This record gives sequence, structure tokens and C-alpha cells, in this order.
Amino acid sequence: MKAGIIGAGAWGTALAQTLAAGGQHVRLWALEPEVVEAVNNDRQNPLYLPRIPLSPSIEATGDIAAMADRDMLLIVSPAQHLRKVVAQAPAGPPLILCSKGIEAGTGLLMSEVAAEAQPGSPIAVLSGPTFAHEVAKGLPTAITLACADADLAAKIAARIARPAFRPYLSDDVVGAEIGGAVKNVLAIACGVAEGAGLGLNARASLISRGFAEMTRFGLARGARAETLAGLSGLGDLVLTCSSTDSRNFSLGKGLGEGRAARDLLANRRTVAEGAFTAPVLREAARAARVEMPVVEAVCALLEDAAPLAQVMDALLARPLRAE
Ligand SMILES: NC(=O)C1=CN([C@@H]2O[C@H](COP(=O)(O)OP(=O)(O)OC[C@H]3O[C@@H](n4cnc5c(N)ncnc54)[C@H](O)[C@@H]3O)[C@@H](O)[C@H]2O)C=CC1
Ligand SMILES: O=C(CO)COP(=O)(O)O
Repeated sequence: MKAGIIGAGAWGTALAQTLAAGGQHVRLWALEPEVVEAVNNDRQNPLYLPRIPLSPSIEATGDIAAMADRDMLLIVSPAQHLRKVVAQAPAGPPLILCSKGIEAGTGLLMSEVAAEAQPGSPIAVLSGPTFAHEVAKGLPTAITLACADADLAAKIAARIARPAFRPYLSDDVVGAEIGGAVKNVLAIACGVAEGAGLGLNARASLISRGFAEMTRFGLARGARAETLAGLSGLGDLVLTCSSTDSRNFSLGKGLGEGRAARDLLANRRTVAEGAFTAPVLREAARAARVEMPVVEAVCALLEDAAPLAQVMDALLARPLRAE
């Protein structure tokens, strides 16, 4: 098995650790030379996945051309860097996209961006409720592997499945991507509820009504309802909306505590994808005439366009309607 992983943040490193279980060789491309050095010399990634001893079967590299002999590439960069990273990756092997977001400027999903950046490479999407630090520790995890080509999906699944890492197959690539992108924005909303002390009823309502928004938007973009109700949609939504282990939830918590988005986002090393996805999603939803009031509220808070009390009042004062 010759797996290559492009992107050595928390998730890329955790995936490398998972695939390396059992002594399989995994090559991991990192942007930062200090990450390459720490993985190869100290068996650690203190920058992005601290306190997890890494397998000796992981070989880090700073040279993306070293991925040329790999027969599958997992792309794990932040969504806004995916186009550039995929364009640099060697052409040919299937690309398994693990980033969650929508590209700013184009409104494209990651599979659409990858298809433009590297036409002809087979594409799959791996997405679900998967906190990196838990996966890296070998805790039980299930995840959606979506690919239009069922034979390729089955081959990839067999290669990445591990006793505690269980992929479920789907042919709904768009559905898997929309779930992962939208849930990050909704997690910010749930974090706001936590930070502002709005209570658990509010959080449950945001999860349910947020899921309604995800479903409306997903169906408008051609996703299937059962995909949105699966691991990559509802499953990831529930995970990310429930814990400060989520960077998106934590960002929202800071907003709910009254801190400014620009301060919370300044100089951060780790990525809170929802902050980038929110305005793109709002634009796409408006263009498709899909109502997404929770997403609109998150955008207003991120843009400091209105105080929290006013944003809450606007949400609660919407006309009463059928569920
Ligand atoms: N952390 C997690 O638990 C999970 C993350 N994901 C997704 O994986 C993707 C990557 O997230 P993480 O690994 O958590 O990142 P991270 O927040 O741990 O690390 C940031 C990453 O961004 C990279 N980066 C920074 N500037 C860059 C540039 N100019 N060009 C290319 N790369 C650059 C860094 O090298 C590093 O790999 C995101 O889309 C995220 O939503 C998906 C599932 C779980
Ligand atoms: O996508 C994730 C879990 O599935 C990680 O969530 P955060 O990016 O909010 O930390």
C-alpha cells in the first residue's frame, strides 16, 4: 500500500497515524519544515496534533513531488488552499478529499475545485464525525466515503478501513461535501449559544433548525436527503455542535462571550473553516433562493454587523411557520 497524505495539520496527521497502523508505510507532506523535522525525528507533530506519539511508519516530506509514487492521495489542506495544493500534487492517483468547506470567490465544492485543478484524476470524498485527536488515539470512528465510481469506492474503503476506523460507502459526493461544509457554520452558531449562556434548549433548536437549513440547501444542490441525515451530515453536525474540541464551536463560544471575530481569528494557526464558509454559503443560498436564517445570523456576528441581542431577536421574531 502506498498512501500519500497532503497536509499535516491535525486531520492529515491523524489520518497518517490511522493508515500507518499495522506498520504500513505512509508518506505525509507538510508545508512547515518544522513539522517535517518533528515527525521524522521526534515522532510528533507538536504544532497541530500535540501529545500523540506517532507511528515510525509515517515518513514526512516537504517535497510534494515525492508523492509521485503514491497510488492514492488524501488531500487534507484547509479548503481555501485546496486548489493550489491539488494543482501541485502529482497527477494520476485517485484524490481523496478530506477538507470541509466551499471555495471563496467561486462558490465551488471541493470536488469541483479538484476537478478543475487536476482534470481527469478520480475523486472521492471522506467526511464524517471525526475529531482528529480521537482518531489518532484509535478511538472508534465511522465516516462516509463518497465516490461516483462504486468499484473505486470499494477499493479505497478496503485500503483505509481499520478495526476502529469504519468507512461507509456512498455515491453522493455532493451530499457528503455539503454536510461537512455547512455543519461548520452551524457549529459556530451552537458555540455562540454556549458562550452567551442561552441554554441547551437553544442548542438543540439550532441543531434541528440548522439541519433543516442544511437539508434545504443540499437538496437544492442535488444532494440526497439520506446522505445529509448520515455520518457526513447530521452525524458531524451533532459532534461539532456539542464540544469545545471543535474549533468552529470554540470560535462561536468566543463570539457569544462578546469577543470580536477579528480578534478571535487574528494570528491563529489552526483553521476554523466555518468562518470562511459562512459568507460563501450565504451567497450561494441567496442565489438559490434557499432560506438559511441561522447561517445569516452567523455571518452577521462574524462581520460584527449587529450585536448578539439584535441577531437573536431577529431569529426569534421570524414569522411562525410549519416545521
Ligand atoms: N481537525 C479535525 O478534527 C478535522 C479536520 N477536518 C478538515 O481538514 C482540513 C484541514 O484541517 P486540519 O488538519 O484540522 O488543519 P489544522 O488547523 O490542524 O492545521 C492548519 C493546516 O493548514 C495548513 N496551511 C496553512 N497555511 C497554508 C497554505 N498557505 N497552504 C497550504 N496549507 C496551509 C497547515 O500546513 C496545516 O496543515 C479542514 O478542511 C478541516 O475542516 C476534517 C475532519 C476532522
Ligand atoms: O470536522 C471536524 C470533526 O468532524 C472538526 O471540527 P472543527 O474543525 O470544528 O474542529
